[in-house]
Amino acid sequence: MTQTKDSIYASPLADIEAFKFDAKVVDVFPDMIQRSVPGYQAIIAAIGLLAGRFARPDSVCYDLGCSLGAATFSMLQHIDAPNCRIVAVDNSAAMVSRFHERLQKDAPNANVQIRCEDIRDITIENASVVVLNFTLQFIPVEDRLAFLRKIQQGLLPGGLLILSEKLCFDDPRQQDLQTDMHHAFKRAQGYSDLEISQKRSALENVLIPETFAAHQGRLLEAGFNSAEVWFQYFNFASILALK
Ligand SMILES: Nc1ncnc2c1ncn2[C@@H]1O[C@H](C[S@+](CC[C@H]([NH3+])C(=O)[O-])CC(=O)[O-])[C@@H](O)[C@H]1O
Ligand SMILES: O=C(O)C(=O)Cc1ccccc1
Repeated sequence: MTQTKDSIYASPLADIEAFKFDAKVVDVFPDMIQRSVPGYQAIIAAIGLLAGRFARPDSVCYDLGCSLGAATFSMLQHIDAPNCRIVAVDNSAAMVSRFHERLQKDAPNANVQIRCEDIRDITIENASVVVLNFTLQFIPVEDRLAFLRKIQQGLLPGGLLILSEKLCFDDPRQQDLQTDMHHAFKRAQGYSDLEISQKRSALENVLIPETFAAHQGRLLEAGFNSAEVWFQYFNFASILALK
C-alpha cells in the first residue's frame, strides 16, 4: 500500500493547535509513527510474538488505543489459541473507521471486534493479553492508576500487559540528551527542525511522559507482580507487566 507522507507541521503555522487524532492525522499516521517513534516496528513485531505466547484459549486480547490496528494485525499473525478473540478500542472515530476498512480488506474473517470508545469506560474481563502501545501517555495522569487497576483486575492469573511509553528522566542532563537524540532520530528520518518544533508544541500538555520509576511504581500499586523494561530506544520504552 502506498503511504502518505506526514507533512502536517512542514509549513509555518500561525497558531499551533493541540494535537488531535483527526482525519488529517489518520491519513499520514503509519508514516508519522514510523518516523517519530524509534523502534516502533520492532515493538509491533514483538507484540505479535508475546501474544503468541500469552494468549489463552477462550480468552480476550485487548488492543487499547489501537489507532489503525498495527498491534492487532501483528497479534493475529501469531495467536493460535482456540476461541481467542481480540477487542480493539480507540476513541478517534477517524482512526476506527480507517481500521475497519483495513480489517475488512486484509483479514475479513479475523475474530476482531473494533470499538469506538474511551478506554477508561470499557469493561475488561477474561483477558490474557492487554496492549497499551503508546496510549497511556495520552490519558490524564490522575486517571492512570484507576485505569491500570481495572486492567489488572480484568487479566487472568499469569496474564500480560504490554505498556509502551515515551519516557522522561529525573536527571536534567539525561532528559536533555535523550530528547536531543530523539530529535536527531527525527531529523535522520527526514523531519525538519520546524516540523520537530511545531509538533513538539502541539503535543505539549497532550502527551504527558513519566519516568520508568513512576510507571513501575504505579504498575505494582495497581497489583501487578512485576514490571520490567524489555525494550528501550532513547526516550521510548516498552514494559512487560505480569499479573
Ligand atoms: N481515552 C482514550 N480512549 C481511547 N483511545 C484513546 C484515548 N486517548 C488516546 N487514544 C488513542 O490512542 C492512540 C495513540 S497512538 C497508538 C498507536 C497504536 N497503539 C499502534 O500501536 O499503532 C500513539 C501515538 O500516536 O503516539 C490514538 O489513536 C488515540 O486516538
Ligand atoms: O512525534 C513525537 O515527537 C512523539 O513523541 C511521538 C508521536 C507519534 C505520533 C503521534 C503523536 C506522538
